[in-house]
Amino acid sequence: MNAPFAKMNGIGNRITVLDMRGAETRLDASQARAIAADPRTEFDQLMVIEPPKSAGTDAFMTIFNTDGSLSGACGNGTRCVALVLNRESGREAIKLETSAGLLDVRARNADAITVDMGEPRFGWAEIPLAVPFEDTRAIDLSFGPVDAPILSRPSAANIGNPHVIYWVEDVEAIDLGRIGPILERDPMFPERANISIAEVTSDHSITLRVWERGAGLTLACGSAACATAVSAARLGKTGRIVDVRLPGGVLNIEWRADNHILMTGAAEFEHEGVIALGQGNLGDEIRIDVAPDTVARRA
Ligand SMILES: N[C@@H](CCC[C@H](N)C(=O)O)C(=O)O
Repeated sequence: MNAPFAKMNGIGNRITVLDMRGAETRLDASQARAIAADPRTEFDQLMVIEPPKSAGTDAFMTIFNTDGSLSGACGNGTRCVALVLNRESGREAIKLETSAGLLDVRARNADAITVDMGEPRFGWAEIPLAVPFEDTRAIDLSFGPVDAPILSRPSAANIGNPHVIYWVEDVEAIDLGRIGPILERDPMFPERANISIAEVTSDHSITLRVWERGAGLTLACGSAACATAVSAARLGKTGRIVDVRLPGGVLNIEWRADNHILMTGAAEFEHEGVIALGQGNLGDEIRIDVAPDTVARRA
């Protein structure tokens, strides 16, 4: 079967959107890894659009990481999917669903797409953590020498996926590429975790770098920006509206009084094409064709 794809990015987070609403089979992890391995469709997250499951929604999204693992949330990818569906229907309001829940999106234009990321969860078992912590604003998990840790006492939150945020003086001083993969797989995180380092620069701005579970260092992570913003507000480090500066760009995060998190940022098309998926489950049965007239759409 042939499935249309759009290679996109959400402030630099590499997103491939694959439209499988017309498919009779579902994508599996080995096929996702094969799509990730091709430079024309490489991604940090693959957002598979599937037919709606719940009444009133436009589509269901299955989210794959580069390594073929699944996630319940991807803020940047959700903006990309919303932009695809907005172009298709002309509607600003799009309602999406993932394994973690419902997401209301308002796609005003490609530079200002707002996703209601839902309500954060802070209970240790909801994140999940391996051992009980009454207060997940600062958990007991250090990295480095016991008497002089490089990182310590992170916050933890779940935004449909698990996040841990270490508060630092200077995000550039930490070798996240070395430390991230170790912390991602720390026994404290039974489902692994997305690892962030955050530098609070004012009561309304944070600089953030993220090691993503299943994908590695990325230029941006929307759910990490949300987890960081709510954790900073819980600790009194910032107010409830912040700009989160990531290597790929800025996301505005608002933690509303009703406990919902709004994330606003851009999404961009790069090129589009078709992926031919074989009948079997082997990744090598995939064929990719890029439509030349869609290349460099950003220009
Ligand atoms: N880049 C995403 C988050 C991706 C999911 C993550 N790697 C996980 O496994 O939870 C975002 O923009 O939120």
